[in-house]
Amino acid sequence: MTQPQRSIDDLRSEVDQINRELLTLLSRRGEVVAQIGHAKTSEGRPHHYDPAREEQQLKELEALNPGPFTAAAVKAIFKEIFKASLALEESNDKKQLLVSRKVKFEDTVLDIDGVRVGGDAPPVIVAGPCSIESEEQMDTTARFLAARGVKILRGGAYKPRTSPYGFQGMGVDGLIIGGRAARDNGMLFVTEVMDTRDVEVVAEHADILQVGARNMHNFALLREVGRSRRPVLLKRGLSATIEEWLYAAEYILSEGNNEVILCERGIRTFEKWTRNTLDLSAVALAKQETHLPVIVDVTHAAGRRDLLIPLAKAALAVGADGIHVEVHPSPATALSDNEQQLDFAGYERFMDALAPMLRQPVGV
Ligand SMILES: C=C(O[C@@H]1C=C(C(=O)O)C=C[C@H]1O)C(=O)O
Repeated sequence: MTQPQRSIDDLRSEVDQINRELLTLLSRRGEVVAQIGHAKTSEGRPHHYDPAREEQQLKELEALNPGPFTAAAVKAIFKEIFKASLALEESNDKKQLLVSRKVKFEDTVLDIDGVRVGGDAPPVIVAGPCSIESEEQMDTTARFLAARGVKILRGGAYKPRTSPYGFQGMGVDGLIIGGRAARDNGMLFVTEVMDTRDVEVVAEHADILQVGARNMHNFALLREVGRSRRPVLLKRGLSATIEEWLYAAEYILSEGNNEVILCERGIRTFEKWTRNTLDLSAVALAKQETHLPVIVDVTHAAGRRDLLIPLAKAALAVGADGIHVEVHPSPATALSDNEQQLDFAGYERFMDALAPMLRQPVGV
């Protein structure tokens, strides 16, 4: 006896019912996978992706496949499920990042000896020469900048130079000179630390430790500055994605140091007319995704003086919490980066151009 043929509508309502059951099972699977994800995170496993485990499941499913779907079809369907599961694990993990606004909604506002950075604080200016070269150079610069309201003096004592034969910085002597110039003029001193072994001595002389672009992936250094109790200015790596940059900040916060200032300084692209390409979307995104202050280093982003004003205006317009700019009493004779540092007159023109944006609250 042949079965009476069922109507399409009838068959479709059965398919609808099966869909609902599949969805319930998929959701249950998703919840279990999320638990696996949490377990991996708490065990400190660096990766969620486990190809061997996926392969093992595919083999078993192939052996059990009763048809009518081919082995290839079953495989393709489950690969999609694995992909979605992995994305779920990773997004849950991200939600727990200490840098994330999902963990801490309010802006982090640093108060470094009375200098406030981030949140509702007015944009901060970090200025000074690329390298510390002499006592006179630092004193002149600090005096000039302090008289114009700059609260944070920069200057490199350890220089990450492309060539090992380039000027490598004055080291501890430079730290002493920079620290003294800042203190004598009522300023804070920020300088780069490149080596885990130097964190202690740099922290002795500097109020803020800088991790430079070339060291953004130096995880040992990130952990070490995370253990120091000095605020950290973390530059984005030359070719670092926003995610990698934020994970670098996470390294610092995970060691208990919440005082991190993110600094976008341009990324490496195919473009040659600028030294780097200023990534303003990274500034907006970092502000959106994290609660940390974000400043923009216009000097390195541009690599040329004629773009500093428009880039700084654009940075403030997207909500940057400050501007980092290199200023030298005599850029032509500077031992590093002489194409891009501003002289004093140039700095005054720069600040005059930015003044209207600095006076009124920006980004509101
Ligand atoms: C759930 C896990 O994590 C990922 C997702 C898998 C899945 O959805 O089955 C399998 C391996 C991992 O790539 C796991 O490792 O078990």
